[in-house]
Amino acid sequence: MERRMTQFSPAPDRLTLRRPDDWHVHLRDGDVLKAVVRYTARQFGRAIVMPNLSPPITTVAAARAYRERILAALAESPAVLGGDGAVGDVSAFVPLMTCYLTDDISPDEVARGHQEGVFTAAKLYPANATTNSAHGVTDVRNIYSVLERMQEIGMPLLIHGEVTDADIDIFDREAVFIDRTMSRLVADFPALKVVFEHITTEDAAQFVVDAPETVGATITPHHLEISRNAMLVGGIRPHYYCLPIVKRERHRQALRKAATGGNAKFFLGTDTAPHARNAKETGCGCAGIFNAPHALEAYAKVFEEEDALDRLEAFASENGPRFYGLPLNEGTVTLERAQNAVPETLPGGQVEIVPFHAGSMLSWRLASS
Ligand SMILES: NC(=O)N[C@@H](CC(=O)O)C(=O)O
Ligand SMILES: [Zn+2]
Ligand SMILES: [Zn+2]
Repeated sequence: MERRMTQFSPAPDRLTLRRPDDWHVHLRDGDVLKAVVRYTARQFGRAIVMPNLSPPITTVAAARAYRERILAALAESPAVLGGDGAVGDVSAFVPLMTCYLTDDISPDEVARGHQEGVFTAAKLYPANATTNSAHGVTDVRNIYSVLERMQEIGMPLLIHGEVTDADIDIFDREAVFIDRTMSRLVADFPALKVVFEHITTEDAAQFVVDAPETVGATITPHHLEISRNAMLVGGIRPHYYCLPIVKRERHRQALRKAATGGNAKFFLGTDTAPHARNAKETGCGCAGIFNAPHALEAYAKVFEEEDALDRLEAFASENGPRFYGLPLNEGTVTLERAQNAVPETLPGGQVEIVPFHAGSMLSWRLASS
């Protein structure tokens, strides 16, 4: 059995990491954007910003304009959580934009966006798989010419990996997507960089391990922390409802092994997905967990429980940029061991949003530098 230093040294009280990035965020727009963007910017150097606005980001011009709105919202946003952590770095936050793929999007538009430094990647939502995906792709063969271009120019493809067929049980949608779509896609485009986003099953983790080096995956803090029992036992908890839906405990265990096991194909992507409280606590609630406020603290908790704190930096700050072919960040962030009470709700400008871990106590806190 491999031995690592942490097994023999006392638990640290401070953890300094190269500044991490978040490879999957939903920042939304308007008032919600203004309310949430700073939570991501105070922890992360860069973030891959999902394009599922309404209407979705499908042109270079729309992505440029959205990037401007994100930076303007960040500049105007109030300090959060009693301070900004490494305040100087908040304004250095870089939103990395993505293009929402549709059945008829032009390969030229996608490629031009990448070449002009606007689209870092393109996102494949199977039509109707998740929030704001009605314009998504109905059959992956419809975008094969786009994928060919992306493969040629080295532009990563990000995938929400779930089938949407009505006859497939919601808990099986990711595993069936691997069989029906993912395996074939990876075989047909051997040089295309593919990120299997927010993986939730043992099947997906194993698929990524077995796949060529061109395939990576993001893992969220919530899929590492909760299984479907947490969502459904003792009452239904709408704030734990997200897509892909949380699975059985054995899948959570497999994801924890994948994230903390030192395989560079796995990296940090929170999938922070804010929805107003009244859109979650209702007869037909929205999918999405708002975990940006304490994302790093949540990952640190998991890595510590798995006795793998020494592997947190690679997962959070190195594997992602290396996969994307981007430089590592220069600065650092520090987590300190401290009682960190998570509020029941965070005032989100005019919108009230309930964070992941609401009302509970975390044992790490982002230090103010
Ligand atoms: N993850 C979610 O549950 N929701 C995301 C969409 C997504 O990432 O699938 C959202 O935009 O709300
Ligand atoms: Zn998704
Ligand atoms: Zn998402």
